[in-house]
Amino acid sequence: MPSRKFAEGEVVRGRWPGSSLYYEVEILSYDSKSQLYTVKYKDGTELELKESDVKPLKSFKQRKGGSTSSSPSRRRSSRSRSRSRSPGRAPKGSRRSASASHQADIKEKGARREILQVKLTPLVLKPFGNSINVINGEPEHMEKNDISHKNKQERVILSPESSYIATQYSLRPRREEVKVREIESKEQKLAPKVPAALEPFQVTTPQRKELEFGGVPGASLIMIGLPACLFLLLLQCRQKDPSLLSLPPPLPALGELWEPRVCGIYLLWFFVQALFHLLPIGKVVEGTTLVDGRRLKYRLNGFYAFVLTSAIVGISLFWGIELCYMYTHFLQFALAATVFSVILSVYLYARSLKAPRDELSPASSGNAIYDFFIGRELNPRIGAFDLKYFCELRPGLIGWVVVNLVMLLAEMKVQERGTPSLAMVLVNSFQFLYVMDALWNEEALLTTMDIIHDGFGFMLAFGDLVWVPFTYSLQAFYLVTHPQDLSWPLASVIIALKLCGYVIFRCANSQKNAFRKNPTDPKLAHLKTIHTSTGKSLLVSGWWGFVRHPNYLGDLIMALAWSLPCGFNHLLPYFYVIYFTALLVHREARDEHQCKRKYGLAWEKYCQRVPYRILPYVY
Ligand SMILES: NC(=O)C1=CN([C@@H]2O[C@H](COP(=O)(O)OP(=O)(O)OC[C@H]3O[C@@H](n4cnc5c(N)ncnc54)[C@H](OP(=O)(O)O)[C@@H]3O)[C@@H](O)[C@H]2O)C=CC1
Ligand SMILES: CC(C)CCC[C@@H](C)[C@H]1CC=C2C3=C(CC[C@@]21C)[C@@]1(C)CC[C@H](O)C(C)(C)[C@@H]1CC3
Repeated sequence: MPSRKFAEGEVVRGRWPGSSLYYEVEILSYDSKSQLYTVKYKDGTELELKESDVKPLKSFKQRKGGSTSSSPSRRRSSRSRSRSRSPGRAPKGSRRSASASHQADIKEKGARREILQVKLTPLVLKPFGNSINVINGEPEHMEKNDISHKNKQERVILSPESSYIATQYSLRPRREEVKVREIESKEQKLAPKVPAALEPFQVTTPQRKELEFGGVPGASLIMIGLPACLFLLLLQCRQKDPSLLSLPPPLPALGELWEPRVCGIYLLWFFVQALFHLLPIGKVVEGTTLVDGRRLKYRLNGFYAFVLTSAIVGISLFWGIELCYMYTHFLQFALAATVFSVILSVYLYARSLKAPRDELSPASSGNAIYDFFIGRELNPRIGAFDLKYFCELRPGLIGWVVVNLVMLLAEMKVQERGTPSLAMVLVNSFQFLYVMDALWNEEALLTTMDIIHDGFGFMLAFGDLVWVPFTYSLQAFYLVTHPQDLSWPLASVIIALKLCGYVIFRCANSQKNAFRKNPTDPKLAHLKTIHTSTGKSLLVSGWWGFVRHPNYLGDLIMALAWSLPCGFNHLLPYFYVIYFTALLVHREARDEHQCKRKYGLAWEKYCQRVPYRILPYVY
């Protein structure tokens, strides 16, 4: 039998069950049979912990600026309520124990949440509900302590989503905002006071989580449908008559599609981009606050990676390397990238099974298929290398520009032209501008839904590594074999449309980012806002007073401008506009749903003031 590591009376750090937070505890006793330590937290809470959940004090570095309090309930005053994890002070004499972390490891069938069987007799956890309601200041139903629950085991589920949102948004109000808050508080209904003993718990009653993307059937369909759709589009695009009504040619045999050399080039591309990302150049910034209070660091060097990639492409051209090889083997490249994204998704899912609960995505569900699709782990990292962040901007987005360039060269070769067509130049320049904008404003990615909400699974792995470079470049691919004679007047109208879309997209995104960075920025002083009880405000004038998603409107206008140079003979080059409209309408609904939960009444007020979502008077 292994010997015990800690002695009675020793002061150590004990993990709070179901979380990755450690608090100062005193060892009370050790049960050699169950190999559990009974420990006492500073606020009097007694729990039973496994040895692996107990660490010597010296193994902890004090976090810079973090709480030094060793009791979760004491931290309450200095940190947001939602971050505390201890049950708080119990009435004197009421002994509490818990089958703590070994119970927390039990995985409920089909449920991703770790279930914590807590024998916390005086606590009534059920009515507490979702913490978001509490921070919203909305009226909420709350029962009082139910004495009849005494001595019964309460089965509680720590909802990662509730704690995630609460942590993200329970910011302390700025001084300037306090005034506004006082005025607004008259309008807001007061939330009933939560009994002190319940306050630190962020728990919800077991509830069925609504799944996005049509749940398991929807996710399964998307996972089969997207690769099928990709190959259909690419095959159709090479047809002389790419009409959607005509049948696509049969898919070449697998032996023809699977090209080891192409796979090698693809892997080389991916790892060279990874290497560029690892270079110690570029600013390091912190992402949004995570459930456990941490803020991950990200190196912003996408633009440098692009410059280095351009240098490599330039040298390759100079040496006469045949870049058109990619055009002639486009399907093979698409297959290599697809296989790679599937392998990556399997790896991501497998590693997520070992990830601590706090590191799971609030979008994940506990269902293996759904989680494989949406991603189980929020920020999978190998050391400091953030896989999701890297894939979102680098191999796919920079790859898209390279694919477009290859198509431009292929057009000149196939159509025996000395210069590329005007249509091809427009498509290339428009999309180049879009990618440059993304890399230049790289930091803005850190607040997107993909980074803070969705996990890293098949959806983003395939989306980033395959969907973006191989379908977003469809217009350029189409133009190689379907030449368009674009007149200058029409080209001018298209350029004006693109610029108009870009101005809306960039100004809307920049306005929101600037406001989120510094709500008291004097440059934004003219804008009207609605205060929300999370401490954050919502813009209700300027771009965000025009429609609720002006950035999506700008993006959609740009999408149309990317397709127009391809003429009006076929629908195929308009695939991007159609797909993107569907994606953004769905994305808008997802975001709306999350905002309603975050901001409650304030969001409803915003919707009243700004009734249209994307397109004024239409949608
Ligand atoms: N090309 C492509 O394939 C894709 C492009 N995109 C583009 O990416 C960009 C980012 O999109 P996305 O991450 O979906 O979302 P947004 O940039 O639109 O961000 C939505 C968030 O903004 C905040 N917000 C909403 N309304 C207001 C307001 N009135 N005042 C202040 N803050 C507000 C809320 O977050 P909070 O309050 O928490 O700050 C909300 O959750 C967009 O420009 C989009 O077009 C997106 C998907 C695919
Ligand atoms: C089709 C699937 C079901 C979903 C796949 C979606 C992905 C292709 C997109 C999800 C969000 C994206 C973003 C961009 C590219 C497409 C994906 C990955 C983005 C990097 C494009 C450039 C923009 O400026 C941006 C704001 C940085 C975008 C962020 C979101």
